[in-house]
Amino acid sequence: MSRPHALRGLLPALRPHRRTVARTIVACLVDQAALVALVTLLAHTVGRAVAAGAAPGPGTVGALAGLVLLRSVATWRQMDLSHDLAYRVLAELRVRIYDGLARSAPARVAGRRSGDLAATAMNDIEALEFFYAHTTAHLLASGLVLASGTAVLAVLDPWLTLAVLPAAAALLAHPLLGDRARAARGQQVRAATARLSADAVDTVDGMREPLARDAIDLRRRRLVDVGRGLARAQRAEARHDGAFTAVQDVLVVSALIAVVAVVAGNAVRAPAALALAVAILAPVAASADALRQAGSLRASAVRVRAATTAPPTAPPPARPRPLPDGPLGVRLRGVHFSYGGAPVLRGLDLTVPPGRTVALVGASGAGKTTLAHLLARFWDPTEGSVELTTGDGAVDLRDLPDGDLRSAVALVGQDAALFHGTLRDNLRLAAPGADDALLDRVAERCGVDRIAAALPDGPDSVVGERGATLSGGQRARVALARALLAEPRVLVLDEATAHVDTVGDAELARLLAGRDATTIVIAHRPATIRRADHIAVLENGRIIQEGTWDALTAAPGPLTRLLDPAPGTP
Ligand SMILES: Nc1ncnc2c1ncn2[C@@H]1O[C@H](COP(=O)(O)OP(=O)(O)OP(=O)(O)O)[C@@H](O)[C@H]1O
Repeated sequence: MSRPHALRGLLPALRPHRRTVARTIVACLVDQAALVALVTLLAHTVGRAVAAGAAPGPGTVGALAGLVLLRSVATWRQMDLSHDLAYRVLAELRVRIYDGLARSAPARVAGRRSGDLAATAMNDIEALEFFYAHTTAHLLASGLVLASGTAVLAVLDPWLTLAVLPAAAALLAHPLLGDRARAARGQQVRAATARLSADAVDTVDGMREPLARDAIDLRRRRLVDVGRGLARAQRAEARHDGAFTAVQDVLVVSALIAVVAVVAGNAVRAPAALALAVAILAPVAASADALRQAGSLRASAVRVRAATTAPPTAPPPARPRPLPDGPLGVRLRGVHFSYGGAPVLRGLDLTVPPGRTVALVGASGAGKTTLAHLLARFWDPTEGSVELTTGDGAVDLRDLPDGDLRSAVALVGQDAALFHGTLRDNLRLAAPGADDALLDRVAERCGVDRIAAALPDGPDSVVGERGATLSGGQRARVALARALLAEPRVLVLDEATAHVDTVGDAELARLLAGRDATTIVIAHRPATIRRADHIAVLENGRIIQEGTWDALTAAPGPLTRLLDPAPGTP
C-alpha cells in the first residue's frame, strides 16, 4: 500500500464499530454546534446590552444556560465515545499484530529484532489513537459546522462569508502543502523510535551475559547515538509543527480583521459576527491540525498494516487432510530450500520409518536446523515435499490442519523458550489439558522433579524471563519434558541436550529409547549420535551418507571426518 493511502487503509478497522462511529459523529456535531450557538448568542447579547442598553430577557438567559449545559454534556459524551472507540480499535489491532506474527513465526520474527516488533505493537499503535479518537468524526463534524455557519453569515451579510471562507479554505489546504516532507519526518521519528526500542531491548538482553567493560561502553555509546538521532528527528518535527501553527494563527487573525472591517459600523451585530467567525474557524483550524498530525502518522499506519496483513509463510491447506491415528514416519523427497539467498537444501531425500531414531549429522551451517524447521512447518520447501508417512500412505505437511501437525510433531531446540511464569506453567505450555499425574510422571522421568525440589516453591517457583533462574541443562530438561507431555508421535531434537552433561544425556536417551515415537536427533556429540538406529550425514544441502554407526565408522568417510576432523581443520 502506497503511503498516501496508508491512512485510508486504517478505516476498515472501524467497520465493526459503525454504530459507535455514528454516535461519535452525532456527539461531535452537537458539541460543536452548541459551541457556535453559545458563543454567537452570548456575543449578540453583550452587543445589544452595550450598544442599545437592552438587558437580556429571561428567555435569552434560559437559552444561554441550556446551551452551556448541552455543550458540557456533548463534550463529555464525544470525548467518552471517541476514546472508547479508539481504545477498542487499538486493542483489536494489537491482537491482529500478534496474530500476524504467529502466522509467520518464526520465519518473519527471525529476521526482526524483538524491540522493533515491540515498537510496532506499542508505539505505532498508540500513535494511531489520535487518528481514531480525534480525526474521523471531528473532520465530518467541523465540515458540517463550517457549511451551516457560513450560511448564517451569508444571511447576516454576504461580505462576511467572503471574509471567512478564503481563510477556512486556506486553513484546510495548508496541511496538504509539504505533506510528503511531513510524512518523511514522521517516518524518521517512527524509525528512530523503533531503532531505540530495538537497541534498548538488545542491550538489556545482552546484560544477561557478563559483558566486558569495553562492550558495555560500546553499547552505552550506541544508545546515546541512537537516542540523539531520535531527538534530532523529534526536534525537526516540532520545529515544523510550530511553523504550521504560526501560519494557522495568521490565517485566523486575518479573517477576523476582515470580519471587523465588514461589521465595524454595526455595534449590535459586530460582536455576534466576530464570535460566529471564531466559532466556525476554530474547529476548522483544529481539523487542519488533525490532518497535519494524521500526515505524520502514515509511517505508523504503514508499519501496523504491514504487521497485520502479512500473509502466512506456511499458508493453511485449502483442503485439509486429517492425520490418521497410529505411528508416523517421516519422508522428505527432493527437498530444496533457501532463505532468499544461496540454497541451503538442494534436493534432499530422507526416510525415517515409524518408531526409528535417526541422528542427523553435519558441519555447522550445513542446514540441520533448517531441516528441523521444515519438519515443524515453520517454512515450506521451495521444491519437493515433506511428508508424514502412515501405515497406508503419506500426508504432505502442507495438507495437514495446523492443530494435527502441532500435536503430531514436537520440536525441541537448543535454546527452547521458557516464559516468565512458574515451572509448572512452563511444562503445561504444549499440553494445557495434561493432568497432574501425567505431569508428575513426565517431570520425574526427565529429572525435572529434582530441579523443582531445589527451587524455593517447588514446581510453583517462578523461573524468570526465558528461564533465567535455571541452568542451561535444567532448561533443556524442562523443554524436553514439556514436549513429551504433549505425547508427540514425531519428536525432533535439535541439539536439545547439548547443555546437559554426559550422564544426563545418557539418562535422557534411555528415556527416549523407551518410547515408540519416531525421533530425529540433531547432535554433534559422538555418544548421542552412536545411540541412534540410523545416521544420516548432511553436506552441501543433501544427505551424502546413511547407515548404522558400525557401518559408517568401519572405514573413513564423511561421518568419521566430522567426528574426528583432520588436524588444522577448524
Ligand atoms: N532465518 C534465517 N534467515 C536466513 N538465513 C538463515 C536463517 N537461518 C539459518 N540461515 C542460514 O542457513 C544456513 C543453514 O543454517 P542452519 O541453522 O540450518 O545450520 P545448522 O546445520 O543447523 O548449523 P549448526 O550446527 O551450527 O546449528 C546457514 O548458512 C545460515 O546462515
